[in-house]
Amino acid sequence: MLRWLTAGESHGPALVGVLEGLPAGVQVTTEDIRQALARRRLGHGRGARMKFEQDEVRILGGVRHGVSMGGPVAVEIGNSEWPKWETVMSADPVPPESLLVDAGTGDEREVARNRPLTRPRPGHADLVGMQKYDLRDARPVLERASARETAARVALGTLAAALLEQVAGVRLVSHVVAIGPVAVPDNAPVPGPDDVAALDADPVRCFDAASSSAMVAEIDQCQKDGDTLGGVVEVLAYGVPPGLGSHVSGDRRLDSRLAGAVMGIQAVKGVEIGDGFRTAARRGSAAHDEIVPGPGDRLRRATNRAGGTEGGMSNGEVVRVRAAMKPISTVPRALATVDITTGEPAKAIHQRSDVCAVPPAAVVAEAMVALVLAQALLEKVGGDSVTESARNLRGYLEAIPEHLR
Ligand SMILES: Cc1cc2nc3c(=O)[nH]c(=O)nc-3n(C[C@H](O)[C@H](O)[C@H](O)COP(=O)(O)O)c2cc1C
Ligand SMILES: C=C(O[C@@H]1CC(C(=O)O)=C[C@@H](OP(=O)(O)O)[C@H]1O)C(=O)O
Repeated sequence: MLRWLTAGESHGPALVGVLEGLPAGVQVTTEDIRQALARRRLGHGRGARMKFEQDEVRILGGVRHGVSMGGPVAVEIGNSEWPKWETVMSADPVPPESLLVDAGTGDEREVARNRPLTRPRPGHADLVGMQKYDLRDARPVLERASARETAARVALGTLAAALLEQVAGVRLVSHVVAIGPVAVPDNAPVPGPDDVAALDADPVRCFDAASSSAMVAEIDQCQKDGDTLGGVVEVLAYGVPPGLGSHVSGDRRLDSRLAGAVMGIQAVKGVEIGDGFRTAARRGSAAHDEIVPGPGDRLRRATNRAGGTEGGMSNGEVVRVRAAMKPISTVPRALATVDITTGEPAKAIHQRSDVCAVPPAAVVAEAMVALVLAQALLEKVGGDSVTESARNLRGYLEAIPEHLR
């Protein structure tokens, strides 16, 4: 069973991700993870923090000489900004005077860091987190709610993607299909697995040049207006073998597992598999994917509206998952809130924030899809090494009678 967990706070010394159940023999290096993390930092509309902060990656266990050994893989992503936060986020007790709002440093930023956060942001975890965890300061809530944590998910997703490619030849790509009101036209070309470099080079990770320019303009205008934006991302997984997931129970369905994992990304409020909500408006004759003889006696689908799953199982077509991200909740022209120390109306916390984080959310969604697909693949084929898993997969596929393939 492939399992994963992350730990760490946004302004802590480091994030840590652990992936357990990865077979031996997966080729992966620190540089592969570094590159994936660099892709997560891209995107027009990101805030100042992306420019000055570095991800410092270290594989702490589970990999030797660029090859997984079969044990849990632990990855640390150090935060280069930690020295500034060492007191505020110290794990061990600190002298109370060092946390005074004016600790005598004369540094404005130090004052801001030490001040308790008592004006919760609508749309962030601040208020309900304070209620639930019995806190008078939102700091402990926002530190963990922050999507900084997604760096650890992307690191683990890199390992999952390596497994998928090396065992099954599966390749993933993620792109942005809408930012605010600007959406890629329905008939726009869809990126393939060899288009990743082109997507990385686009300022908003969009495959349609005209839409990309319009999205950049929308973000610029929004920034001028002191506002924020959300959007829609899409992940495509090419080469997924049929039969991952199962129809037999809801929690084993591949579609429900993909939806849960992608919905688990901060600010994602909708997930669609295939044509999802659009399918609901169609008649059956225009909604399903007719089965036709394909090349080399293979059964194929005339279309892929289902997005590569039927009955909660992958059906051999491209797996297609979309996620709707709400606008960033730290709105520069701050929203109304209540200062919980005084009970008086106030403006919500705003020091800095992303205007739009849809492009990095696409990379995070890709990581979550990779983790779920890798987990479902290992459930289907098992194996303690890449060679064993690949052999088992071949055996399974070859055992499907020719007239059913
Ligand atoms: C890649 C990424 C970057 C984000 N950046 C910010 C940000 O700069 N400011 C902010 O308020 N929210 C940001 N968010 C969203 C918050 O993390 C999220 O809204 C918050 O954790 C509350 O969770 P919820 O939106 O799911 O309710 C970002 C989300 C993602 C995925
Ligand atoms: C640091 C990252 O994203 C952060 C996610 C985030 C949030 O509230 O989710 C808020 C911002 O941090 P801050 O409030 O310190 O400016 C983002 O920069 C990252 O993605 O690496």
